[in-house]
Amino acid sequence: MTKLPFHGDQAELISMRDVDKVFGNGTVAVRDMSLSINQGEFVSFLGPSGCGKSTALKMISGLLSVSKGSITVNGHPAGAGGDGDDIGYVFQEATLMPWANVFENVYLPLKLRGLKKAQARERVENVLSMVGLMNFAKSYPRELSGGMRMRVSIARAMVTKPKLLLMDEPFAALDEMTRTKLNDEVLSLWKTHGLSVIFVTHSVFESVYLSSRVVVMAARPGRVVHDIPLTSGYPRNAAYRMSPEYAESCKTVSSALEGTLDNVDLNH
Ligand SMILES: Nc1ncnc2c1ncn2[C@@H]1O[C@H](COP(=O)(O)OP(=O)(O)OP(=O)(O)O)[C@@H](O)[C@H]1O
Repeated sequence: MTKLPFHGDQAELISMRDVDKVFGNGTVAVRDMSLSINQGEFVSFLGPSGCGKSTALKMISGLLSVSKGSITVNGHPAGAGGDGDDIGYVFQEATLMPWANVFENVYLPLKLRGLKKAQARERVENVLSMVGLMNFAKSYPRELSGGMRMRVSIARAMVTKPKLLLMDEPFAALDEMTRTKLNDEVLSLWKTHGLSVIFVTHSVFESVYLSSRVVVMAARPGRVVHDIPLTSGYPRNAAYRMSPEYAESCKTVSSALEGTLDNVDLNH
């Protein structure tokens, strides 16, 4: 298997220092989170429900403020970097506008930045072909499968040419085969566009397949309990899924995750 660099020698992209997030109702969603992520890394946030994965992602994007500590992205305080084009966000639901066709949905971020349709056309068409949907530009979300809708959502996140892609359980609602295929497509985007990715997931298998590093979190309060580098090279493919090193990494990450399940409140 070819070893691609893990970009570990590259510059720091995200720095979280002693971050807490306490919501108005007193819930400590994240406590004392410190993390440094370099450009080009593919990092998964893995952990049980309620451990603060989404909250951490939202704070990194600037959608939520921190209660304590600091986060910088590319040297700027989170949410204050440039005009926001540097970050693409993909949610668990595709969150498409049902009344607009695929082209219009993907065009939206550029429209919000004041680009006329004619100016944006080439960029929209490029990202649509990148996710294999060039022939569906005029289709409406209701006419697409779940996997295709998620591809539209990824295209919409990529249309601003972000450097950092934040993905919050994007494939949790999809069937296994579609998920596997989209995993490969995300890896291909990551590699081709030199992205950095933070990928939130509940799945050990998905995190080990995709990531160069798995950050394991525990709940109540949400916190980082393990930071596991995965040294298997890329490309990752069906052969990797069958390999002893994949099985070994799944075992390591699984036992790290199991440790977080002690004292879990099952009513959560
Ligand atoms: N707006 C909010 N107000 C109050 N509490 C919140 C809010 N958002 C999240 N929480 C709480 O903060 C904690 C962390 O939530 P978060 O959604 O970040 O967890 P998660 O690990 O992403 O969970 P899941 O895997 O279920 O999506 C949970 O206890 C949740 O109920």
